[in-house]
Amino acid sequence: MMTNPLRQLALFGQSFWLDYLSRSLITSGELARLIEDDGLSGVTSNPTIFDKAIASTEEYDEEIGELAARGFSDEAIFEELAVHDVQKACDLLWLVYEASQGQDGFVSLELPPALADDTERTIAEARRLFAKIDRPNAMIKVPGTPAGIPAIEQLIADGVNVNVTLLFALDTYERVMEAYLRGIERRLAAGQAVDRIASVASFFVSRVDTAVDQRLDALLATVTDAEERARIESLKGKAAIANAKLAYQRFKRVFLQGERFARLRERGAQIQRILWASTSTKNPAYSDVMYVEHLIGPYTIQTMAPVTVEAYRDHGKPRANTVEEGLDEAERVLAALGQLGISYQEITQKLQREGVELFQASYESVLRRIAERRRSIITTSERLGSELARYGSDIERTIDALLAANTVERIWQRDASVWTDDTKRQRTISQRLGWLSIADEMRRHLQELESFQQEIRERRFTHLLLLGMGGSSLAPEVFQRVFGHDAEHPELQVLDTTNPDTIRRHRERLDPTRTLLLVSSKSGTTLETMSLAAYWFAELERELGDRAGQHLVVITDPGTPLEDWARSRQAWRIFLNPPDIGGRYSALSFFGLVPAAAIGLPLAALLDPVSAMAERLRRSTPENPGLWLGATLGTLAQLGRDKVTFVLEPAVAPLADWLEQLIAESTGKQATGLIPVVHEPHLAPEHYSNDRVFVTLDLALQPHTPTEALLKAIETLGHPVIRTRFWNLWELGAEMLRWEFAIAVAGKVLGIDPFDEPDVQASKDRTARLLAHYQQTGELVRPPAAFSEGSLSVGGTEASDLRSALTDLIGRIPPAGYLGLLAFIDPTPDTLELLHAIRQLLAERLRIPTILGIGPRYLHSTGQLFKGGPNTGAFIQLVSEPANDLPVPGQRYSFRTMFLAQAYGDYEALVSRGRPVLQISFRRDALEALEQLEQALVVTVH
Ligand SMILES: O=P(O)(O)OC[C@H]1O[C@](O)(CO)[C@@H](O)[C@@H]1O
Ligand SMILES: O=C[C@H](O)[C@H](O)COP(=O)(O)O
Repeated sequence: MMTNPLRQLALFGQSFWLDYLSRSLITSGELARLIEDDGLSGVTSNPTIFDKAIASTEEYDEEIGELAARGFSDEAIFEELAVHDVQKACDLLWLVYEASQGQDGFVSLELPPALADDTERTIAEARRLFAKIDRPNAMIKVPGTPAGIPAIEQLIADGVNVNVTLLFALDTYERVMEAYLRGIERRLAAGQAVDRIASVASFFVSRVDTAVDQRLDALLATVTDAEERARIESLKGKAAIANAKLAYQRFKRVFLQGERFARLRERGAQIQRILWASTSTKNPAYSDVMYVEHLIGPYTIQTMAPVTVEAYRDHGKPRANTVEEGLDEAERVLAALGQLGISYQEITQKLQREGVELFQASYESVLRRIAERRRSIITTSERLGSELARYGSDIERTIDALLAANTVERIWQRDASVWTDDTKRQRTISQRLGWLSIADEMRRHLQELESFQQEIRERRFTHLLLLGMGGSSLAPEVFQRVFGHDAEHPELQVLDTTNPDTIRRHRERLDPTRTLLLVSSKSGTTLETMSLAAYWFAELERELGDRAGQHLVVITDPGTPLEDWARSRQAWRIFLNPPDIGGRYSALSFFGLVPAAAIGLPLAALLDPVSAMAERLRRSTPENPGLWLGATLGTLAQLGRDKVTFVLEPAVAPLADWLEQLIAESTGKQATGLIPVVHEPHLAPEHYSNDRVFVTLDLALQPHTPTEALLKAIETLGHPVIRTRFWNLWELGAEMLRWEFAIAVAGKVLGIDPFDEPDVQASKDRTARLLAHYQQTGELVRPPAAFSEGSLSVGGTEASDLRSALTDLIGRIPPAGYLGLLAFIDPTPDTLELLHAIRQLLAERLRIPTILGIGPRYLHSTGQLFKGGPNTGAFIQLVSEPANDLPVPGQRYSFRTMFLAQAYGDYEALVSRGRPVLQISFRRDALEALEQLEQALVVTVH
């Protein structure tokens, strides 16, 4: 015999639904269990239910974080979460739906309550949500308000399953049934099927008692006559059930006895069942199962809150057809209330209005909850899992001091006194803070950039050749590498060298008729960029003649020589960047976004998380993710952990090149600074020195096990590890802004100006002198060589053989020092592989941090740090003489001469700063020379 009272309800024609839904109900298996064991055959939800669900579990956090990162609004996040749960519940109830041939097994989702007075939007939103849920056993809850009722008719006619909610009054219910019938009739008239259109009418029960009892209590307070009091008392807790029973009679008249529906039924129409909602007992003085008990009958549904489910399973006593018992009594109760002056119409109308308001309040509460979660998830994910070893309290002290000095507000107010007291320098710095609000500024250009993107697509370029150094090319290169090549758009190639071998290789690979040339330079004077621009434009002209300008795009500041150059060449597009942004802070300005548009990136997807980040960076609290990061890096550097070592998984590794410039060029000055260590081969965990802090970016949705394993070991050994969790790659732009802010803060902590690059000029000046001398005399002055050995010619040493020269140099590396391998070379896969092998050897054997710079590219990245930063570096400069040469149009020197002059200029600059530098020039083939060097190191470095 069946003993579960919940299951027995089905025997009496009643379906048992659950008035609750949450992610954990699904993931814990509880919903499946209710279906299996208790015969549950449907689910209803409402905004209050979701509010509770989201408040009570962390299970939504991952999805909230991911959606927020993708730029979803709070409303949109709510919709995604709710739709997801409804879909899963629909899937769990699918067998019930199928077994009942589409009569049962439904899951309801309520429309936003704010639509309750708007018929058109109710129709549009219900259609959209129904399509989005995309399950035949979903129902959309539409309130039975004056504006809702016409929408119901339309939605039924459209084939949307509707659960009519917030029904209290009998006459409203009549109109709802009429709307349903008309909807079905319209479908039939249009020759459409009706057998799978389902609808329920949700009659709210307990709330009627709550409202009526309140009135009765108010009356009791005024009545003294005992008999009259007894009469009033006897009506308490009666109105709701009476009302529901009378509703059932109306239901029967229309659906079970009415001729109109009988005709529709013959053509396949389903009965619009009546659903008892609000069936949990609100007054503890009443039985906790009373609303279920009295309302059992065929074609009804009981949707029960979890407490009522428990209670009814425990002590429910189902009997057949209780809904038809005591009908006279029901009439009498309602009449008696009228006689007492309690207006049925007024109460039911008020209940409906309050119902909408209550759900609206819950809806707003859900949104607030999501907003809070979003903020806290993102804030914590920006440092989730960070392990600061024993440095936590030092970092906190720094943060407190920064906050006490109103650092965050002052940065946003562009108050340059954050960094210096010198008023002249303050004026310069205040012209370097435009990056703070660049996302807003760029949004104003979104249309322009998107139509540029469209035109590029239409012109079917295969390549985008970007000429630009440092901050003018690193971010675009990161975008291309991280997001990959999209076949509909050109592939970006960056040319940031003066090496004629490299330039020639590009020239041979590219077809100028299918290539767009992009020249990027803030100053519009950078030697490499302007020389390359002259060369490439001449190549375009050779192939395209007058049309060459149509293949030229330029990004520069207003009024630069490059702007004039572009105009005189009738460039297709000239983007003039806001001038108050320095190169390494320009990733999210035209310098990053124009190439990003050209390679087909959806700019809004990149910018949306940036705006959300900007909002968090405005907070003057320890949770400010940029403040925290900058204070952490600055404090650790002061405590001897100044080697910022990036251990990044492959998907985000290209970002390191951009970070390297930002960090090195911004902070490496006045004999202090952060030393970025990027793309270093992984070492055995115990080989990392104690001057390191590690930084990683976890891609939350696809963890990279080898990187994770190394970091765990590093952490165990007590090194600080800064972790940031990325929900998806579209957070890249936001992360760039966070690092810019962090580095501005770190600059403050270290007491330097993070916006200038005073020592870059030192090598530029020396190179210019070497080139001027060359132009006058035809001779390029080389630093003297001490000796030659095999393929190598070595300078900068007193030694007379390679092993002693290397041993001397290594002996000059100061404690907590690092080694820079500065290679003026053509970076082919083969040369790079050997350079990495050499780097690995040095790092493993010397157990010190290593940096690899390719010249002249590094001059615009780490070059500042090598000359201006802490005097802890030792350098091996490798100079591979190019095999080829190319003329620089308009100059008396060639690219080869310029390339060598840059190498020599930087060598001289490093030496003049007292840095230990060994210069090794390759006399023959670069690979042969690198192999010789590697072998010498193998026997020298132990
Ligand atoms: O955009 P520009 O003016 O060509 O400068 C390129 C790069 O050169 C530097 O000014 C100095 O190396 C960098 O800061 C900058 O990113
Ligand atoms: O789906 C049904 C209703 O939203 C629900 O039953 C309301 O119940 P309450 O009156 O207990 O809030």
